[in-house]
Amino acid sequence: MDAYQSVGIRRRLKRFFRRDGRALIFAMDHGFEHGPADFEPVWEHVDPRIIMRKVVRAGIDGVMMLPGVTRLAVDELKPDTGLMIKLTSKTELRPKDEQLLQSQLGFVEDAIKLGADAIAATVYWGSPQEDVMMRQFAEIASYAHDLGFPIVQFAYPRGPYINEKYGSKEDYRVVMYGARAAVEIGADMIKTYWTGSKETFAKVVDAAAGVPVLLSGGAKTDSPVDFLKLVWEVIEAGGAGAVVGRNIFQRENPEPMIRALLRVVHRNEDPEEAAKAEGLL
Ligand SMILES: O=C(COP(=O)(O)O)[C@@H](O)[C@H](O)[C@H](O)COP(=O)(O)O
Repeated sequence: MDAYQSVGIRRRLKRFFRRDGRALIFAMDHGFEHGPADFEPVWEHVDPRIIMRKVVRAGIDGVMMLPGVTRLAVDELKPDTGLMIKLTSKTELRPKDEQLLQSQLGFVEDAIKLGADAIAATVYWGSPQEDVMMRQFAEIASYAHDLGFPIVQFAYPRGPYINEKYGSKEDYRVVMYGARAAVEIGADMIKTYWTGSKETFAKVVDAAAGVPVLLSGGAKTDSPVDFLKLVWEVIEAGGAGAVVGRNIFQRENPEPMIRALLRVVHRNEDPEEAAKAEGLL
């Protein structure tokens, strides 16, 4: 028989993933991690209630926030919207060389009190502070797992030696290494960078050995179709979906974009067809 905790982890993961094993998750930790200026393109979205209402209305599978913003926006969620609460971050106000550390900003108990379905934490693999983040992740994961909560790792390779050895943190060998490290430390879901091609992203998915790998959206693309094409490639590569912030909240009208993304993620629709169907082309 399964331990109770395993049942809880499985059940809570289903709040994000549909039967096809894929998910589209809205990310909104930018006010802390990048600063509120990220909302300037559509300033009303700085209010988490306003953007969350739109995102949920468009049919998003799950959302990711930090604890304080969750408190403000949680009433906008539907009962079946997956809620991921992230417990680590850093500001861009820190001295540059200390930005290679994500600090713990909340506790598993707080996330549970807020109604989380999953707990998330970042590890910058390759950072001089990797050791601190590994321990932090292990402690959060161990406690979350004990209580039946899945743990999501934002597995981001980042550090001076990576640049020296591979030239870029998006080199697939580095991203693949980070994803594998996330699996080996016990992550139940992984969010990571695009590697530049379907073929290389497929290797990242392989290295994760069945643990779902989701794209970390990245900066807003010039046209919606460009981003839909990127997510389409992630799905073709065996990725389990995407966690998207700026390509949603920096658009004047995020709802058609979300519906088009859902078509690509869950129906494998051609990106241009999906864009046309939602009036984006
Ligand atoms: O992980 C984050 C930041 O990563 P970064 O340091 O910008 O590479 C988060 O703030 C976001 O949740 C993540 O980037 C997803 O949002 P978008 O990239 O799609 O805006």
